[in-house]
Amino acid sequence: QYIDRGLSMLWERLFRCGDSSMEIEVDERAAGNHGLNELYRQIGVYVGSLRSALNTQARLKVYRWVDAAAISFSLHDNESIDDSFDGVHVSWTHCVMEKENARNNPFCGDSAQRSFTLRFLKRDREIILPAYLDHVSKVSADIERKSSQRFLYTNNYGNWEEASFSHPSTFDSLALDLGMAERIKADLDTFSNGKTFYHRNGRAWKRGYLLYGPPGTGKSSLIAAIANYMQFDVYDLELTKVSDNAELKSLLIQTSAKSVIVVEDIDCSVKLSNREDAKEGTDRQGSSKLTLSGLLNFVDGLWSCSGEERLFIFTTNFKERIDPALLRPGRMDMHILLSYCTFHAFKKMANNYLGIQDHPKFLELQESMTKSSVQVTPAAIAEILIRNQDSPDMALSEVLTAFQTHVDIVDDENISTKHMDDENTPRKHVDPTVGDETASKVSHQKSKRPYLGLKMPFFCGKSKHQD
Ligand SMILES: Nc1ncnc2c1ncn2[C@@H]1O[C@H](COP(=O)(O)OP(=O)(O)OP(=O)(O)O)[C@@H](O)[C@H]1O
Ligand SMILES: [Mg+2]
Repeated sequence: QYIDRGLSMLWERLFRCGDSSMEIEVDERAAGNHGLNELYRQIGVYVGSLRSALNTQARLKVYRWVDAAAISFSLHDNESIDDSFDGVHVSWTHCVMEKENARNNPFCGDSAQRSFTLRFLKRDREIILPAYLDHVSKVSADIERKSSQRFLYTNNYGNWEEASFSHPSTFDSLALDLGMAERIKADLDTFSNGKTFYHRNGRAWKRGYLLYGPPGTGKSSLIAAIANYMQFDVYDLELTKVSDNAELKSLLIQTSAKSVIVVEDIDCSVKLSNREDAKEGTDRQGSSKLTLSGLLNFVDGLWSCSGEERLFIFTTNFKERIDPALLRPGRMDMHILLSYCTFHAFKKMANNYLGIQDHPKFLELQESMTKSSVQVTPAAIAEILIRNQDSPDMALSEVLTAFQTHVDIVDDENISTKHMDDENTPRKHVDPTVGDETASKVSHQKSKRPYLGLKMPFFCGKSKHQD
């Protein structure tokens, strides 16, 4: 505390030195009374988020918005708070002055004039203007987005229908291979902070992910986790309900910035004619239709940058069925394989579902998972753990049995042959893939293993998986 106080006194004195310091004033109302100044509002939100205030301020104003989970606070009138950015020290003061004619005039409306004053050393002005103020605006927009309702949109013949989005999936609730969550989050962070980078390089500020792997391995759950991590709205594009390229473009234009545009099961949602056949976007009868080139334009054509900071996520059970044109970097920048449950992923699920970090059965389970000839999806494991959530012993025994038993095995020739094909065919291009290096090795090693899913899904004739 003494050190803090000493530093802030020194800081005060530095500022009083006069010409070494500089002040910027942000009024609540823009000059000429053009309504409220947006920057003033954003600074209020930003300053209220500075946790240092809880330690340094003697007085704070505290409030809670209707339906808000968290308590917010703001500076008391005419008090100051310090902040730092890129190694530069600044201070904010919330200045409130009573208007002279307001005291005795009940018709004067707002009786006070409010502003924020930002003080910093002159030598730092290039960092503050505009980088620090941009930072303040971004942080405040992020805070507001986190506390506001988000939406899930689905297309219905040319229009988006809106529902509230409240999927509980997060990177913490997902069981992924070692390091995968961190790599995806790091990529998302780089993307989110990349506005200047994308603009400087003349690139549209968007990124594409392809999630691929067997059913029940967490592709849809990962999409929800990504949307929650980014605090983005989700547009779930159902291609079977898009009649032609023009409608696809119109849907794209209606989407907002900071959103995830999802196309699930891209390989089986519609039969897209290849580019050569469909250059004109018309069929033999001359009527317009949805084509691969329409979809490619959707992902990286001129219209795809009509809203900024967007993620395109496509999912498939069969990556090899997708036209390579759609998979190239720039369209699908990262290919993420979600595969069968590894021991690392299992431990995460045991922790999440049963609350256990270790157990005498873990060693045996690890051995079984590595050596067993059976592959189990995270969805199948989740089902066992949920059913036995009150009894970790029973849950683990059942998981062990699942890896040791061949009763419920569905031997999927389709998937095995596809994987074997992959193995025998030399790769034509290098995939920018997450999880491929480790997980595809796993899937190759395991490619002749039988597949144990839940009893009902996937190979029992779910229509979306049939050609
Ligand atoms: N990696 C995972 N970690 C935690 N839970 C998982 C994981 N994968 C699947 N699950 C569980 O299984 C259920 C089904 O998963 P999800 O719908 O994400 O699979 P999917 O890969 O999208 O399947 P499909 O290819 O059939 O669409 C989820 O609700 C979740 O509870
Ligand atoms: Mg899915």
